[in-house]
Amino acid sequence: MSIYDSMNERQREAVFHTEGPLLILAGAGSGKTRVLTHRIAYLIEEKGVNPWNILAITFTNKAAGEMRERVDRLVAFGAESVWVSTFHSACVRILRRHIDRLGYDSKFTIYDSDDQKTLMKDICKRLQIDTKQWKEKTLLGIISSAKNELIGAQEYEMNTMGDFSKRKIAEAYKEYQRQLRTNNALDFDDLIMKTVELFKLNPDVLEAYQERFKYIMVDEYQDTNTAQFKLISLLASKYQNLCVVGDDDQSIYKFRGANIRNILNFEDVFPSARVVKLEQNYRSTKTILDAANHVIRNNLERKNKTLWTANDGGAPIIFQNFMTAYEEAEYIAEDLAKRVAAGDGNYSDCAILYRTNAQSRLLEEKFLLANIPYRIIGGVNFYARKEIKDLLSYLKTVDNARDDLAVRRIINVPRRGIGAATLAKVQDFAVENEISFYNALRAAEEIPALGRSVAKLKPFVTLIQTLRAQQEYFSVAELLKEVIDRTDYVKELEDENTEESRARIENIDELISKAASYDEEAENPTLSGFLEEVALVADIDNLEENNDRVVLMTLHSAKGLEFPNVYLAGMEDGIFPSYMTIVSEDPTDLEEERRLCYVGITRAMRQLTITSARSRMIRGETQYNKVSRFIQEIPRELVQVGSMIKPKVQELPKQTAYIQAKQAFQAKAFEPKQYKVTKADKLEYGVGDRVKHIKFGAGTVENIVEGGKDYEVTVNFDRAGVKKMFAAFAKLKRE
Ligand SMILES: Nc1ncnc2c1ncn2[C@@H]1O[C@H](COP(=O)(O)OP(=O)(O)OP(=O)(O)O)[C@@H](O)[C@H]1O
Ligand SMILES: [Mg+2]
Repeated sequence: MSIYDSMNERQREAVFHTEGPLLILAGAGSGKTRVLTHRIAYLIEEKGVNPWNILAITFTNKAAGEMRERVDRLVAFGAESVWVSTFHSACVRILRRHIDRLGYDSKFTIYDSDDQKTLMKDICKRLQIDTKQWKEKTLLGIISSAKNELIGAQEYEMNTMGDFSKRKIAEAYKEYQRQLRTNNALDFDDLIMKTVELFKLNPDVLEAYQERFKYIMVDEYQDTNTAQFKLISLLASKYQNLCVVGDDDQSIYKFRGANIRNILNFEDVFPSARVVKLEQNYRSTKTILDAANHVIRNNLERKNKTLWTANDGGAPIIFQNFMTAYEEAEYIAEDLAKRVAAGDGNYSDCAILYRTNAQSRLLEEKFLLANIPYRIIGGVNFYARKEIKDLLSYLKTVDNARDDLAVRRIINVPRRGIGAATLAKVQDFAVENEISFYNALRAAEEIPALGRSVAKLKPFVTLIQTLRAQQEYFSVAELLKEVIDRTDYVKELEDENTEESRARIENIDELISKAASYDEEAENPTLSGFLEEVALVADIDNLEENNDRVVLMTLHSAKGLEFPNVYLAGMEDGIFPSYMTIVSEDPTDLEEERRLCYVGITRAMRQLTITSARSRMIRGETQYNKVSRFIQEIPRELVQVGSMIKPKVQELPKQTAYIQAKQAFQAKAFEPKQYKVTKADKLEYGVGDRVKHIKFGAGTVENIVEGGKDYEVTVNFDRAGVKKMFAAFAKLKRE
């Protein structure tokens, strides 16, 4: 039996249509992504296409990793030569090779949103832009939209037509680009725009890539923006072997410039395009699919399509409305624990989806209380933490000392007693001579205004130069350790010895591990390569497999994924759909929210639970919301409505030895760094001792039992009452 036998006729048609443009337009769960991977296999195995000539673009690194795995499984030889990547990482690879054609150095840095904000703050100050009127974030948003439409700073300026505020924005845009260039840095939108620019200005480079990527495939095509579309059209214009798959009903990134016209106009740009529609959903039960179909039907702006499934009717959708968001969170935690305890799937089979990141906090608290392992996708990103950014800035400085932002971030970390006035003088010198900040530091002796403060700058320059010299002989992890040693970074944190400083040290350990595994796994490990990988990690990529935890994430991050058991939380008018879209004068804003709801519902395979709360705190104020209008759009007969009043809190089922063992195991997976308190280790507290827990506060140890792998500790907390917990998981500190 061949791998293509498991496909339906339409799917096979798409897989076998290898030459010429192809648009696969189909609803959620109809096997679009699966078709893409099988198509890659077919090209290689049956058509004899060199894997080297295939490019597959997906939306997140996580999806790219998954696709790579699937292709590896399907293709016997050569799968690793297929380029499977996101738009951003494909562009980074191309730019690293050719960006010198645009006058940049190939060691450019990539700025994250934090870096962008710092830079913009600086620019606003310099250009005397009133940040009360124009927030940095707003300006950056406008610039980003322009870039997504391939409108450069010059062109933007030409279109201002004497409009005063637009002229000011144009000025900020121009200055922002100028600064990026001096810092030899690109922001995320630049990655795409510069690649398009590169191809447009250098036909020879474009042609080389057209020859290279004779077959191009794009997943989640409905969310590509104008710049991304231009990029793939350029690449595909020679051989026309472009296959895009998407669902107009799942277009949810309009705010990032996603352009639905890219789907609707595909046939205009590629007139010979074949269009294939898939109509069978393989993911969800009939009930879930029915609900999704009924909701999306209310959108006017869509291509009509029907999606059916041969799957069973399945369980009804559960809807629960609560008095407060606390009760909602409690219910979800209990329901989920109950199901897992009853053997109905693992924790990792469950996902909780919500509209905004802020909604995760309550859920998280309840999960901690109930000892449920979970993982939040999004929220405070590891790489946004101070200690991580500091150390990475050192590495960036060693790698590319043209990144002024990185240099300035660490010049006084640890404190070197260099004052703001000194730094301003160095900066002036750099601007005057059109050199980077770091080169100005190196030339400090030539800056007469500095006087004796030159002496304070010297050790920093010497340090960076030494590290640079070592770079050649050291692995990335070794270099990182060298930075930490020579700056006493960890030593200072050790001296501080607070809860927070210890957490920071753990994060640093984690970064070292990350560098070490990069050194091991990368084909050709380099410092630039490491920094690049780190810069490209999207939040969604933290979703690891083989880790039995519940996943919490926003609806946006859930795109393309599937889970047996899904909870849609916070389904209230004002939350979802969001208040902004309800009051918006543009009806298509509400349609985008509805598409997001469709994405949410269609993530569920077997069980969907929808919850809402009558009141919830938002930014310190209690809001009273009605049940989401989207819920009314689901036919009543598909839904089992729970009681409106909060049911009496049920005790979690008594934990069996099996569940305890499982939890101990999960605790280990959950906090790999802390799992040092194995039985061999001694606990630093005993019965009767006062201890502190990061969440529950102070309490008294009542009992300690030796379990199979770990101690089970019973603590009577002053505020939270009696809790049983595993020592390794609880991280109790003696008071
Ligand atoms: N012909 C088939 N036979 C059996 N299972 C299938 C078939 N086609 C797809 N599936 C399964 O259906 C599920 C959904 O497939 P896939 O993720 O490719 O859908 P999709 O159209 O990409 O969904 P989304 O729009 O959410 O991205 C997967 O679990 C996949 O393995
Ligand atoms: Mg998909």
